[in-house]
Amino acid sequence: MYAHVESSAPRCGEIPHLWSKPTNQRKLAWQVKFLRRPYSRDGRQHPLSSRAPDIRLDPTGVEMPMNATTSEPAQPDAAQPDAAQGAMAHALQIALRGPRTLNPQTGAVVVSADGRTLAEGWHRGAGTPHAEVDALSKLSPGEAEGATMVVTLEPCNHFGRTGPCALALIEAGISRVVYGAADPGIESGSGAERLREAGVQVERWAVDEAEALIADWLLVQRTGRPRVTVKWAQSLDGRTAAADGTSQWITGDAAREHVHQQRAAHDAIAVGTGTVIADDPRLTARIEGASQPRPVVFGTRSVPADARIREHPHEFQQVSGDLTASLELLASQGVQSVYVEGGPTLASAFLREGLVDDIHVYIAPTLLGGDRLATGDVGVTTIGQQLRLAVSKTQQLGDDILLIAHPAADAAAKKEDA
Ligand SMILES: NC(=O)C1=CN([C@@H]2O[C@H](COP(=O)(O)OP(=O)(O)OC[C@H]3O[C@@H](n4cnc5c(N)ncnc54)[C@H](OP(=O)(O)O)[C@@H]3O)[C@@H](O)[C@H]2O)C=CC1
Ligand SMILES: Nc1c(N[C@@H]2O[C@H](COP(=O)(O)O)[C@@H](O)[C@H]2O)[nH]c(=O)[nH]c1=O
Repeated sequence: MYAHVESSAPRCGEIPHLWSKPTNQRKLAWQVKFLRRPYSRDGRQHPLSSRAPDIRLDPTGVEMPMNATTSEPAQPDAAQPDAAQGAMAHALQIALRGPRTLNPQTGAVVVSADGRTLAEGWHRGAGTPHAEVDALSKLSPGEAEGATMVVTLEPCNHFGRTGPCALALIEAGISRVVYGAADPGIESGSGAERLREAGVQVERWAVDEAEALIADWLLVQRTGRPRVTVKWAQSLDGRTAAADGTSQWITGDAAREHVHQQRAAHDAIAVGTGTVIADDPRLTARIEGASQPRPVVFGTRSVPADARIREHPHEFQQVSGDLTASLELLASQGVQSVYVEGGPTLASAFLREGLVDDIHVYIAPTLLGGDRLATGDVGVTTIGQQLRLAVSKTQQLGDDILLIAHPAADAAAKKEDA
């Protein structure tokens, strides 16, 4: 589970009336296979590949079924196993068949009143039918009447490139909708409300995996830029290169293998021109069958004609100028996450400008001395300005240690106040 996905809703274990029932526990013990990006950003197998989704009923009451007469959250009936639970696990799985671009990956499954799977659908990218409509399109007229639509994301309620899914569901005669993540969009959101107004029973299930699936997309909606992970490999004395500028290699095989997993888990990989010139990196994820991040070079200097980055499976993109504007440009092109593997100049610029979500530092038990420090000007001139970090993970990788940290919440708040 991503460390950044937070919810005020209780975990499933905190709903004893639901979890005390063995049938429900069994039903919720799914294994969801990860289809496209098998690695999560903390370097383990992606959460969807290795564990059952946690399903919690939202206790806010906001998503209560329209016809509910009590303020208790809806509960599956133990005597009548709810096929929607298995359908949610499947919807999460098929959502991953869609691309990670401008739109969120979404999966949908239509379940009949007697628990049969009638159809499934997923979103194939901007301009194509949404998952619910894709699923409905596989049914004959009238077949969806009285059925349940299980979908990983709240059905949309706006006319974008396609019509509102909420309307399509109402017109198809769907009588119950179960969804995972809420749609935060001002225009696209409120589909649940519209469905409820039309008499459809609507349930929001707080499913961690549904939120995790689109966590980067949600961050893009909130900030206008992709998630940024800054990574570097350093000696124990905090250097990222020897005095002459050579740096390959500081860390060992296990750590570098981990880095390749990280590359595969991000949409783009970025370095500055300084690194291109000094290291001539390939910037590929060297794992068989891995998704390859798009290479991006920050800076104005030319990339040498024989640079290895030119052999990358994706053509590299060069950007320069304002970092925020460059990130927004990448977001507008569908990049939801960027792995910054540049040198100290670029890493420091991202840190200084408060554009970093995750910091991955690989620390090797070696000493390099000299002045090639991991960071330069991060905007700190006095101790009161230090960039405090919260550590979310440490991991031994061979002889090296990976430390994952994030700007501490209070540090971010201080920056906003300033
Ligand atoms: N151990 C490790 O993890 C790593 C070590 N290294 C080592 O680091 C050294 C290279 O460091 P460095 O030159 O800092 O490399 P960088 O990758 O940080 O490149 C620096 C360049 O980035 C460009 N740039 C773009 N936007 C900005 C911005 N907003 N602020 C500042 N610079 C920007 C500038 O290019 P321009 O001047 O063209 O405009 C700048 O000169 C080498 O010795 C290499 O081996 C490099 C990567 C990782
Ligand atoms: N020196 C160093 C790293 N350096 C990073 O790896 C890049 C080389 O990538 P590639 O050519 O694709 O293998 C290099 O330009 C720099 O960004 N990484 C690490 O994990 N450990 C190390 O010790």
